[in-house]
Amino acid sequence: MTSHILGTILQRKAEEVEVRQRQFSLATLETRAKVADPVRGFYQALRKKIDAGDPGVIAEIKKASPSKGVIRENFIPSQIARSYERAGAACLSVLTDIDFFQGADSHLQAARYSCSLPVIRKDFVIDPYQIVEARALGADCVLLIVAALSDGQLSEFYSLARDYKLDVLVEVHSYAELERALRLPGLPMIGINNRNLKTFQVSLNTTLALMRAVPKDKLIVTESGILQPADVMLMRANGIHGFLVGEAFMRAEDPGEALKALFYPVNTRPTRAY
Ligand SMILES: O=P(O)(O)OC[C@@H](O)[C@@H](O)c1c[nH]c2ccccc12
Repeated sequence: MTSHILGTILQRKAEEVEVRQRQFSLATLETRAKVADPVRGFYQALRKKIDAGDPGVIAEIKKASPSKGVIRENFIPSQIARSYERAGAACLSVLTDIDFFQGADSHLQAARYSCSLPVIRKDFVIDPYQIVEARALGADCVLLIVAALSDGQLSEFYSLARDYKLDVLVEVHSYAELERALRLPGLPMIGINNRNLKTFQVSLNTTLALMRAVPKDKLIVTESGILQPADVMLMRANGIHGFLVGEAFMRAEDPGEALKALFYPVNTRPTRAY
């Protein structure tokens, strides 16, 4: 029996995918994937920002989460996407899980076609069908959560995504998971989630501990719990320049302004009064 939240989500996801497969056959999605808008280069967009000395920000579009409930009421994915693009985000992350995050495939499409940024489909991939579906929707990258997959699934899904020209963000939360991820051939980037998807506990030390075991040539994305400029500075001081941020932006009236305030804070030291 799986009593933790990840287990609950994965059980429900299996039912959801089964229903979807009855609605649209894999063959239908394969056809749609073939005529989908070409990928925009998710990894390349991050790399470019970072090589220019800027933070590589994956800005997330997320209405709700199982741990926080509804995070944002005024939720218009196209507006949020444009706001992030103007603020200098490298990429977008869009939740498509319906039952636990109040996401939707239409959010991904609205966001992607309102701007020119590459987009990761943020969902719980447990079946190859979802990878073809992601590309058919127009996604540029998919998330693979190591904690949710066997070694066999991980390598099968990874190579299927590559066949579809999708980039892959492989997400880990422990040394054991990291070791499994690093066995994937030619993996260019790795996501370290500071939130434990089994307990919801968040600690930035997860990134700082696990990064030591990541080969230098891999782009590390620190995920979750980045809330204030000090968090960004701590990461950058440790050589981490890839960020996945949701809540800190989603709670702000203007998500793009929140991005600028988090990543490009003006010197807030009080000026001396004469
Ligand atoms: O809202 P935050 O704390 O900034 O976190 C964003 C992102 O890391 C988080 O939404 C996330 C990371 N991995 C996931 C896997 C599934 C769903 C959601 C996630």
